[in-house]
Amino acid sequence: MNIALIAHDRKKDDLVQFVTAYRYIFEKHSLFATGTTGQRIIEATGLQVHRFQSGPLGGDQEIGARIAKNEMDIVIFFRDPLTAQPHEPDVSALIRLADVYRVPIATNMGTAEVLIRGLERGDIDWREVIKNMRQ
Ligand SMILES: O=C(CO)COP(=O)(O)O
Repeated sequence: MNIALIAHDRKKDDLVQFVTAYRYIFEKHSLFATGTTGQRIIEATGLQVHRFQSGPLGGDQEIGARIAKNEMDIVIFFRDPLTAQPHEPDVSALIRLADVYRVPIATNMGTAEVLIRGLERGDIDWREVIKNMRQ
C-alpha cells in the first residue's frame, strides 16, 4: 500500500508518536509525506519516506495529484482545526480529491487508529470492495 502522511505543525508530534507506535505496520508499506512531516518521521523512526514539497509550497497538491492517479491507497492527515493555514485551499483540495477517489483518509488520531488496525488485519482492500459494488 502507498500511504501518505501529513501533519500541520501543531500536530506533528502526534503523528511522529503515531508512526513510532505503529512502526511495525508502516515499515511494510511505501510511505510518502509532505516535506517537513517526512523529515520529522525519518529523524524519529529511520523509516524510508518519499518526501514531497513542504505543504505550503505545494506538497499537498503533489499528494493530491498522486491520489488523482490512483497511486495513493491511504491518507493520514493530522489537521490542525484551530489554526488558519495560508494554504487552506490546497488542504481542502487534497481532502476533496480523497473523497472523489474514495481513498480512506484519517484527519485525526482516532480515525487513524481504526484505519491502521484495519490495515494490520488485512481489511483495507477497499479498491476491490468498490469495484464489486459497481458491478
Ligand atoms: O502544511 C502541511 C499540510 O497542509 C504539512 O506540510 P509540512 O509537512 O511540510 O509541514
